[in-house]
Amino acid sequence: MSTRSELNQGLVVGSHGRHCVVETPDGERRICHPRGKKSQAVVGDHVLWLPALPGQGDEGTIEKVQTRRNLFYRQDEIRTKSFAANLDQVLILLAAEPVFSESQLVRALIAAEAEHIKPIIALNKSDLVEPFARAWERLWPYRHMGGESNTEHHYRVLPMSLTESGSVDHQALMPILAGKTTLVLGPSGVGKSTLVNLLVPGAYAQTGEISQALNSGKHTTTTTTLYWIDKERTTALIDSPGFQEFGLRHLAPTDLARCMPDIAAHAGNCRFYNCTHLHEPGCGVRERVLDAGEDQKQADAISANRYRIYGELFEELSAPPKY
Ligand SMILES: Nc1nc2c(ncn2[C@@H]2O[C@H](COP(=O)(O)OP(=O)(O)OP(=O)(O)O)[C@@H](O)[C@H]2O)c(=O)[nH]1
Ligand SMILES: [Zn+2]
Repeated sequence: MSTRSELNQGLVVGSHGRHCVVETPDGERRICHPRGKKSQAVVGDHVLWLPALPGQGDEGTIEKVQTRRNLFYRQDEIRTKSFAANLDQVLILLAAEPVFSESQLVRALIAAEAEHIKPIIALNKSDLVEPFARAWERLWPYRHMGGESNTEHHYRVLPMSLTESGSVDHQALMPILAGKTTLVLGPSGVGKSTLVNLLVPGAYAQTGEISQALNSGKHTTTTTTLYWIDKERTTALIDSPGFQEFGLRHLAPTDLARCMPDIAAHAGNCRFYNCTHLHEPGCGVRERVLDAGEDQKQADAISANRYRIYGELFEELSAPPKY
């Protein structure tokens, strides 16, 4: 038994509003509260925590959040929402239906790039043949970005049909996920729960008890949870709600180009070192932007849609805050 004065190591595996679920190195999970603003932890954080004083229940306190390798978050006009910390990769799950927003996809990719977290894209519901074909086409620039050969591609884009060919998808995903911590992101209805259940059978039942304890009597808070895929606890999947309203307020407009690999590839060819790629003469980026009417299937060029979204984001991040 540890005494009150002993700081324990732990990994945050659940976040329910301000409460956290902390897992000890031997796999035991317990609810902890942050001691103050500074010890506000997110899923994936390594923390030092203290157990409750004898007779004061079994909820602990988080005393210190260890230095993070990265923090994946979004920020809008009003608030910052941290998804998770210390990630190896983000799996962005999209589907043939509902039709995805390319702007939301770009935002999620930029947020990941900004924190040096590797993004992977998966397009689900390949059994819905026609809408899938359309969505797969829309992803052409993402499937080919960085070069013509498979080994040069900047992003990995995986087709799946989680309800129809789950075991095939499972096999395709495991080597990509093994030994890593992956955050799964996706808009509602794409099959995120189906994916989590496929990789972590009984995932939702497993956490039911602790979530119920946290949410009983209170309004239900949105939760983020880390699941171990393997018994050895080396491969983790983090399920987090919220893909909408993906604000990038924490970035400067001039950060955008380096977080968009197809634009970054040409930014070195601009006449001005501080070129915004919006209107300057001698801009190496604008030279490579495809017209909307042109064939968009050119791996070393910049698609009309991506450049339009770049411009919209640049404007959004340049506007003074409204609040
Ligand atoms: N046709 C088809 N439907 C699928 C596939 N994968 C999931 N679905 C269906 O899509 C719907 C949404 O799946 P969920 O796994 O609940 O999706 P989710 O992303 O967790 O959705 P939310 O709970 O709204 O966040 C369900 O009706 C699934 O059966 C697929 O590969 N093909
Ligand atoms: Zn330029």
